[in-house]
Amino acid sequence: MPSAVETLDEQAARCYRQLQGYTTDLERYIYLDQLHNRNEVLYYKVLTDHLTELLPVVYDPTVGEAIEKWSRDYRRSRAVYLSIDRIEDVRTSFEELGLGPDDVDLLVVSDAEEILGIGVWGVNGTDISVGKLAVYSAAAGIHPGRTIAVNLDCGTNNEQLLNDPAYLGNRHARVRGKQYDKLIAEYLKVASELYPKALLHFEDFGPSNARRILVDNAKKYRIFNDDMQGTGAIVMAAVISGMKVTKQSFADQRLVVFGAGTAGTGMADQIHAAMVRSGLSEKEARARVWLIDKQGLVTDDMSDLPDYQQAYARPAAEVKDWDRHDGEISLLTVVQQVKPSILIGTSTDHNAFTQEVIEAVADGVERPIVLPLSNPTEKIEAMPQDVITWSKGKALVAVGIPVKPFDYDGTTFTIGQGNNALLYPGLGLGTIVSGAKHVTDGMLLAAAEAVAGQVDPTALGASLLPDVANLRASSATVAVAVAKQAQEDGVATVTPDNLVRAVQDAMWQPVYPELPKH
Ligand SMILES: NC(=O)c1ccc[n+]([C@@H]2O[C@H](COP(=O)([O-])OP(=O)(O)OC[C@H]3O[C@@H](n4cnc5c(N)ncnc54)[C@H](O)[C@@H]3O)[C@@H](O)[C@H]2O)c1
Ligand SMILES: O=C(O)C[C@H](O)C(=O)O
Ligand SMILES: [Mg+2]
Repeated sequence: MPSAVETLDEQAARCYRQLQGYTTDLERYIYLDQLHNRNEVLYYKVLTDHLTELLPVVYDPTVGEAIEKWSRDYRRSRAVYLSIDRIEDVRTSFEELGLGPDDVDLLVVSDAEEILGIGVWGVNGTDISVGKLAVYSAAAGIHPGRTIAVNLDCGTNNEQLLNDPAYLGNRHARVRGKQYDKLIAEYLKVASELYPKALLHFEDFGPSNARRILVDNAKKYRIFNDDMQGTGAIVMAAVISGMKVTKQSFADQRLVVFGAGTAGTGMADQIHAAMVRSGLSEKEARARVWLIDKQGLVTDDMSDLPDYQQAYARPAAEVKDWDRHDGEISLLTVVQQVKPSILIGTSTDHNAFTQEVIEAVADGVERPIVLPLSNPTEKIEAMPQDVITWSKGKALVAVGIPVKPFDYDGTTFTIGQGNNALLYPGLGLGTIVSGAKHVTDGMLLAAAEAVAGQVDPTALGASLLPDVANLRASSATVAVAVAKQAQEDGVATVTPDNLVRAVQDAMWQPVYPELPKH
C-alpha cells in the first residue's frame, strides 16, 4: 500500500471529489455501487455526509435506470437470489450466508413485478432491495451488516429482457399460481425461522400479490409492505400537514385517487381509516373516496374489478348523469363533480394532471392537497411547479421525487418529498428497537404523525414534509414514536426504560471499528 495513512474523512473527501468527475447520475450510481462493494463504511460515510445530493443517485429516480440496465452493467451480487425453479434451495441459500438468529434485523424482498412505475424487471429488480436497504442504513442507521437484500426470480414477461443476451435471470415467462404461492410461503417460513427478530419488508410486488401477501400474513409474521403501508403513511403525514393549513379534519376530506393499484388503494385504506377515527361511519367515509383507474371512475357495475377496488366502487346510479367519453368517466369530470380536497396520483400516467384538471381542482376548494406521487420522474402525473402555477399558488403539493425550491409570484415554494423513504427507515428502526411482533396500524399512524410533527407548513410556500437533509434526525424521532406505539399496542417484546436513548444507541454510524490492541 502507499505510505500515507488517511482518516475516514480524508478518504471520503477523495471519493466525493472523484464523484464530481462523472457527468450522468447513472455513472455516479455505478461509482457509488463499486464503493459500496469495496468499502461499506466509506460508502455510507459519503452517502450520509451528502444525503440530499446523493439520495436521488443511489435511490429514486436513478435506481430505476440502473435496474433497466442492471444485467448489462452487472458488477457484483449484493443479494440472495431465490429462483421459482428451485424452491427447495431457499433454506440453503440463506444458510450459506452463515448468519445466526440474532444476526439479522431486516430483509428487503422484491419479486420485481412492479418496480416503481416501470413494470416487471425480473432479476434486474435486485437493486430496488439494495437501494431500499441503503436508505435504511443511511437514514436510520440500521446496521448494514445486519440486513439482507432478496430477489425472487419468478421469470419475466418483459420481452426486452428475454431477448437480451446479457440478461442474468430465469429466461421464461412469469410463473404465477400455486408455484408462486409456494415460493412466498417458503420464503416467509425460512426467513422468519432463521432470523426470528428480523422485519420482513416487501417492495414493488404487483398489486394483487402485494395486498394478498400482506393481508394473509400480517398476523403471522413481522411483515411490512412499503408500497401500501409506507406510502399510505407518508401520504397521511402530508395530509395531516396540509390540514394544519386548511384547519380541517379527516372527516372534512373528499379524496380522489388516480391510479388505484397497490399504492393508491393502500392510501385510500389509511385515509378511510382516519376518516372513521374522526367520527364518520365506515359507510360515510367510503362515500368520500373516489377511485379512478384505466377504465375511468371505478363503479360497481364494472365486471372483474379487483377486490382492492371493489370496496370503493361508486354506485353506478349515483353517476349516471355524469359526462362520459368512450363510456368512461374521466379524471376531469370526477374533479368537477366531486371537488376533491385531496387529489393523489399513483397511476404512472405521465402528465395526467393537466392544467385543466388542476384548475378545476383549485376552483373546487380553497387549498387543495395535490400529490402526484408516481415515480420515477418520467411517470409523474404533473411537475410541482406546474401544479403551483396552474392553481395560482393555492395547491398544497408533495411529490415522490426530489425537487428544488422555486419561486412563484414572489414566494419561494419548497416541495416536500412525498416518498416512503421519508418514513419507512424510522418505522423500521422503531419496529426493530421495540422487537414488535407485528407492524400495527397504530404504529403506521404514529410514524405519520411523527413525520408531520416536524414541519410547520402554515407559511405560504412551506413544505408539507421534513427536509431530506434532516432525515437521520427525523428517522430517530419517528422510531421513538413507533416503538412507543408498539408498547401501547401490546406488540413490543423489548421495552427499554429510555426509548430515546435506546433508539440513539441502536443507530449505526459509518465509522471504522477500533482495531483490537495487542
Ligand atoms: N411516492 C411514493 O412513495 C410511492 C410509493 C409507491 C408507489 N409509488 C408510485 O406509484 C405508481 C404506482 O405504483 P403501484 O405500486 O401502486 O403500481 P400498481 O401497478 O399497483 O398501480 C398502478 C395503477 O394505476 C393504474 N393505471 C395505469 N395507467 C393508468 C391510467 N392511464 N389512468 C388511470 N390509472 C392507470 C393501473 O391499472 C394500476 O391499477 C408508481 O409510479 C410508483 O413509483 C410512489
Ligand atoms: O421507491 C420509491 O421511490 C418509492 C416507492 O416505493 C415506489 O415504488 O415508487
Ligand atoms: Mg416501491
